[in-house]
Amino acid sequence: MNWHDAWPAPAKLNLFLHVTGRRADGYHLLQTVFRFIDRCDTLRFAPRVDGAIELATPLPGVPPESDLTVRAARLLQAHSGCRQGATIHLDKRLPMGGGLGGGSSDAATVLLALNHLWGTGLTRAELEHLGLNLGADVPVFVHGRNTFAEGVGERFTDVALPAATYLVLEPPVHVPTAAIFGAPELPRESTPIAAAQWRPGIGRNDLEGVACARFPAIAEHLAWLREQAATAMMTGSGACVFAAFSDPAAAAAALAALPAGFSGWLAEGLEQHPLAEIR
Ligand SMILES: C[C@](O)(CO)[C@H](O)COP(=O)(O)OP(=O)(O)OC[C@H]1O[C@@H](n2ccc(N)nc2=O)[C@H](O)[C@@H]1O
Ligand SMILES: Nc1ncnc2c1ncn2[C@@H]1O[C@H](COP(=O)(O)OP(=O)(O)OP(=O)(O)O)[C@@H](O)[C@H]1O
Repeated sequence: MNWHDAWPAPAKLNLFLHVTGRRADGYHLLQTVFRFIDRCDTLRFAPRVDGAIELATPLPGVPPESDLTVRAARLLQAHSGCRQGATIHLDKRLPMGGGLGGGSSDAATVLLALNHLWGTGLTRAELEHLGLNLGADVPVFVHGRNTFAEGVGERFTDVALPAATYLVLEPPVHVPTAAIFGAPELPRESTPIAAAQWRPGIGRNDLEGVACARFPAIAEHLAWLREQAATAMMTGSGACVFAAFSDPAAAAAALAALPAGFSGWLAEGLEQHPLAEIR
């Protein structure tokens, strides 16, 4: 792909999320299944010979220096010794603090795109490892396959998932992930399951209770969605909630019935990340 091309950064859903323990450094041990969906941020890159990394489209409330796209580009530069730079254009569509992994996906797409465009030649495994420095959710987006993840979300057993249409609701709140994991009342002792045992529909989101108690809008959206589909669940640390439909028409009918003041959209489950084959 060229400098001018649009590079997608898809959202993920956590089809279940169990907290199975806590490490000495405070990070939580999880089991989860990540599924990529066809709703995406989009990035473009322009090369620079001066070595600078510039974000042409800063996000409201996020200083460019702490933006995950800029941090990802700098990390790749530092790790590879690359002297080239880039101006990054980010077309942001995914909500921040939504549990859809938007920032992490942007960072992963920067790693994959610049590794390709700069010709820095890191392997996907090396980029996954590098990505973990930016956030627990970055490695899976580099990995690129729907997968059962363990550890803090960096040990993968890939899974094949059936086609599904998802109705995703965006409660109008930004959830700080650290506050949910830091809640004293968070259940942290789910019994681990074997990756081979997992099927769609198995499991729950252990972060849901804390998120719903602290952000009543999440509880309201989830309650409405559960009336449409009993298996509705929150993704990640929230705020978004989703339900899977095997019949796209049923998903569309549920979206059409959305109460005033709620916002939501449909997305198709992907078989893999759109950049899964890029080198
Ligand atoms: C909830 C998930 O979205 C599930 O996919 C991820 O585990 C969160 O990944 P993320 O947003 O990339 O999170 P990070 O930026 O790495 O971590 C934010 C904060 O959440 C807490 N955190 C995160 C992941 C984890 N396994 N245990 C934690 O306790 C830590 O306090 C950390 O400082
Ligand atoms: N490029 C970026 N896009 C979005 N958020 C960013 C970016 N860079 C830094 N951030 C910061 O990261 C925070 C989390 O954003 P993100 O969109 O990844 O949340 P999330 O969907 O809840 O993620 P997760 O599912 O990993 O918990 C934002 O509130 C913002 O302050």
